[in-house]
Amino acid sequence: MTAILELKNVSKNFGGVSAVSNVSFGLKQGEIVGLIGPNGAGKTTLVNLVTGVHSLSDGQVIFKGEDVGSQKPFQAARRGLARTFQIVQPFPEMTVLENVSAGAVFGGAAGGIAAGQEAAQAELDFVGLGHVANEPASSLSLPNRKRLELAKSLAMKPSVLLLDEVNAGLNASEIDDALKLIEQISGRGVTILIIEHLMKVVLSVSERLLVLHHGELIADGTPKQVVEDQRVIEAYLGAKFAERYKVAG
Ligand SMILES: Nc1ncnc2c1ncn2[C@@H]1O[C@H](COP(=O)(O)OP(=O)(O)OP(=O)(O)O)[C@@H](O)[C@H]1O
Repeated sequence: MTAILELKNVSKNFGGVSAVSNVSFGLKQGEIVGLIGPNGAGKTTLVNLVTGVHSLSDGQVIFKGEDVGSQKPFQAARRGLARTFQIVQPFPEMTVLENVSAGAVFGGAAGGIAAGQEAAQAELDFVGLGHVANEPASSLSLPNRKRLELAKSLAMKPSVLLLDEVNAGLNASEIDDALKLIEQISGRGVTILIIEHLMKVVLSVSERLLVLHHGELIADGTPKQVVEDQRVIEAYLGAKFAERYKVAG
């Protein structure tokens, strides 16, 4: 099957720092793929490159057959390439509904603000925030701010969703709830790339794992292949961890 999103030899340098180096991979329609690697490996930079936040130093990003390497963030959103941010920063004075409506409009909701509000309400209901739609965003707890962030990107009607540490700072039961939502989003046919530090979590949802280390893609395979990969064990997992999380099948 052809990839819905494909990166070809993508690189990004910040001055002398090579944040992403010659990375190539494709995401197939409907896949859930985990993106892992140590702090500073280049994961967030990669998401920024795919969504037009950073310009490419080299390489190509192909989305639905189109070269989108020079797009701006709003164009990415309008094409159906949405992302969440690692640090969740809603507009604090605006209501929860207004925050998500802004996402819908940014994503190009046909019919402007009214249609945006309708889409926003539907996504708020979906993530379980329908009852606080008219509260100021500043009143939300961290787990609910994460849900708001998710609703905002869903209101853009994405076909590919890039999730940057949506579970960071959540407790075990909040993570379970977030994972259920991710599975439901995948059930809509959305292709998902999830950046996640908790291996237990990433292994529970991912069909495939990508591993970045010093900006380079050092592994791309099934969770079992990746967990047993010697380079990944040395760069990220550590031997004890790899043994503990060896996955069956
Ligand atoms: N705007 C920037 N200017 C300069 N250097 C940057 C910029 N953004 C990222 N970097 C550098 O690029 C490298 C990759 O950073 P990045 O944030 O993508 O890693 P990460 O894998 O997402 O890390 P973490 O898991 O800690 O979030 C790091 O060395 C970082 O300092």
